[in-house]
Amino acid sequence: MFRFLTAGESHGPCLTIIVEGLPAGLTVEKTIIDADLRRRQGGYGRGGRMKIEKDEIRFLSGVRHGKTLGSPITMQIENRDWVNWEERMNAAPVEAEIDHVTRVRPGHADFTGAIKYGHNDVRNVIERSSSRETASRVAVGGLCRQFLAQFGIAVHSHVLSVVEVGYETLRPMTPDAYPESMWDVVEASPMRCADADLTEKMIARILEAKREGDTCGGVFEVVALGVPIGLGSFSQWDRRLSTRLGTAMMSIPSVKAMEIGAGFGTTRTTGSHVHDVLRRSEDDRWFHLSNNAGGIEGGITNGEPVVVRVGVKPIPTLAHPLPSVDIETKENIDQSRYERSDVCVVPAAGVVGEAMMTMVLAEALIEKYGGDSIDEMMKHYRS
Ligand SMILES: Cc1cc2nc3c(=O)[nH]c(=O)nc-3n(C[C@H](O)[C@H](O)[C@H](O)COP(=O)(O)O)c2cc1C
Ligand SMILES: C=C(O[C@@H]1CC(C(=O)O)=C[C@@H](OP(=O)(O)O)[C@H]1O)C(=O)O
Repeated sequence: MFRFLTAGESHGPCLTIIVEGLPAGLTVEKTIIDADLRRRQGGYGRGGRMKIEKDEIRFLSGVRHGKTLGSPITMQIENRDWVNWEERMNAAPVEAEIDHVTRVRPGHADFTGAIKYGHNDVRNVIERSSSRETASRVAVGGLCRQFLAQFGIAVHSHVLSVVEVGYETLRPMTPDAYPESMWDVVEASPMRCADADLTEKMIARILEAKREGDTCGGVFEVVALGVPIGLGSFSQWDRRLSTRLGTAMMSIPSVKAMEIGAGFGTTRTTGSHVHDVLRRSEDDRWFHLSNNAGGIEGGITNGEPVVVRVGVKPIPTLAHPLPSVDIETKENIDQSRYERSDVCVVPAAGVVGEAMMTMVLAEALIEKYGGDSIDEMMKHYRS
């Protein structure tokens, strides 16, 4: 069974990640994981924190001489900002109360978290609800990416829209819609967008929002190429790959919507325009004439690219804050709290989406091809 746990506060000393269930003998490179962590830190619209952090992992267990042992893998990511928070985040009891946060921000976990856990200082909520945690997921994704590469699977993301700029619903999603050269353009774009014109428009839109003390959301797409036929199952609700991708993507903070393939687009036309016609090629391969299903039929991969589009809401912390309530005084207030914040994280959320996709596919591969070592798994896969 593949599983992972993450721990750590946003301004605590570090993030800790434990991953279990990857086979033994898999070659893993720290540099590949660190490159993913760097990609998550980027994108136009990020705030001051990303100038402080320089995320990289340290292996604490489960890897020896560049190969997995089959035992739990522990990774650690340092929070460089910790030195500025050491006193406020210290685990030891404090004499005097410090930095009490009580003006909850609409759209963040401040209100629900404070009521649920009975905290009178919202700082106790912010620390773990912060999307700093998504760095841990990207570290797991960096491991899974290297595992998937053994099976010829590659996972990418790109940004389709920011607020009202961009987004076509019925886009082609067959393998030729994703040429290798596209990903070089995406990686070079500050918006992780494949269209240079759109990149500029998105940046202008974010700047406009920033000037108004406002924030932006948008849509990113995650694509897995080279996925074999047969991952997932229709036999139980929770074994459908669509279910598992839904859970994975919707677990990303600020994600409010997800489509598989043409998604909502399929509801606005008729069956003859939606369903992907199956064909057999002259070199004896299965292929479909279109990919509106996003590579999944009956909860099982059908050999086409697995494609999901994911909707990210605008960042909750506004420089021009919305009205709210002070949970200590119970008074209605004109402005909730502002603290250092990102303005738009759609490109970064896309990198987190990639990580979630790699984990779902890794788990499904382990399930289907089983084995305690990578050699054993490859034997099952080849047969
Ligand atoms: C990579 C990333 C960075 C984020 N940065 C911020 C931020 O700087 N300020 C903020 O208010 N929200 C930020 N968010 C969004 C909040 O974490 C999220 O809205 C909050 O945890 C509440 O969860 P919910 O939106 O799913 O309800 C970020 C989200 C992601 C994915
Ligand atoms: C730290 C990260 O994102 C943070 C997510 C976040 C939030 O509220 O979710 C709020 C901000 O935290 P801070 O107040 O420390 O600047 C972001 O910087 C990160 O992505 O690594």
